[in-house]
Amino acid sequence: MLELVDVHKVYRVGTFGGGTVHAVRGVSFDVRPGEVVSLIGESGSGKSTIGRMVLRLANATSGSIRFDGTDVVSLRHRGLRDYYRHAQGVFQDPFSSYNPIFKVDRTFDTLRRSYFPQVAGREWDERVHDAVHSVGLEPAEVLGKFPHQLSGGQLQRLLIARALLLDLRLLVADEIISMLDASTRIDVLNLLGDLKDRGLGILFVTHDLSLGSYVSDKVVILHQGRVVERGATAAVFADPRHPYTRTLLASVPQLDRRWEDMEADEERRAAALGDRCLYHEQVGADAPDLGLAEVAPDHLVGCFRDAADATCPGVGATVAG
Ligand SMILES: Nc1ncnc2c1ncn2[C@@H]1O[C@H](COP(=O)(O)OP(=O)(O)OP(=O)(O)O)[C@@H](O)[C@H]1O
Repeated sequence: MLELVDVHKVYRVGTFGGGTVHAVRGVSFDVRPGEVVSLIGESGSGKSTIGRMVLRLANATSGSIRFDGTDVVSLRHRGLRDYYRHAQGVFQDPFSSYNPIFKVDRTFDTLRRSYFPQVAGREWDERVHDAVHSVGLEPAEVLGKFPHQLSGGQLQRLLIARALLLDLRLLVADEIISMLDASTRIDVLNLLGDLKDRGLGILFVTHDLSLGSYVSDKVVILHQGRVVERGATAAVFADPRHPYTRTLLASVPQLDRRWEDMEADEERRAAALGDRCLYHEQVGADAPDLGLAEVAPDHLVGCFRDAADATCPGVGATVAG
């Protein structure tokens, strides 16, 4: 359904755009119907930029982003409007998606004006009520209210309800849980599970490894704009291979394990690998270092260098990328 191949994003920064930030480097992955793919990385790793490029809120500098085979980057006017029938985003701060001086219903009204002007008022109201119900909210409790009268979780779910009124197939959910309290988080996560069961593909953007492991079928681990590891969530989390993923995982407390044991495990793994790079070992020292090598079924790793301009430990020289 959604396929990214070798996508790069270079931002121009500084006075007169003289400087550049290479925010996304050679990123490739796909999202299939009924699948949740988590994009995981620390702040500045390029997660949101990828989500924004998928939603055409930012343009890719190079590479291809395809939805059902159609190049999203080349979409214009009507093509883009049609794309948004199928692909929508929900973002971290639900309050910023609403105008505080209008009731929340207005977000539904604007959708009707843009996409369903021919639908009669009564039928539209029924559709809105059904959509609101389907995200676990009671229409009478949320419609007709101002944003400040509702909780972050309710606003987040209303945005998802709005997206569901379209013929939604892909949802980009960018840090949508971060600002919610614990009980609301579970509601929203369960809702994502329901959407997945209905066949939606979900790109779940998060810096939180535990959340990523909880909701997703596949994970893409990003570091400094490049994919360092990706694959089936169970495979990657049970046996992380890239040093960066291992460091990330080692920093997540696990209730059933003592901290010292986890540290000792990680030291053993690091010692066993020594100065090797699993990626270059498999694909040869001359391979471009933005690629990925399959180290187990449905489990791929990238070069083990730890920074964009660093030396690969396995090759012993700085490699292009
Ligand atoms: N509009 C922009 N102009 C210039 N640089 C940008 C722009 N947006 C993002 N960047 C830079 O691109 C890099 C990746 O940013 P991005 O927001 O995609 O990362 P992120 O992983 O989503 O981080 P966070 O979780 O903090 O949002 C960062 O170095 C950031 O400063």
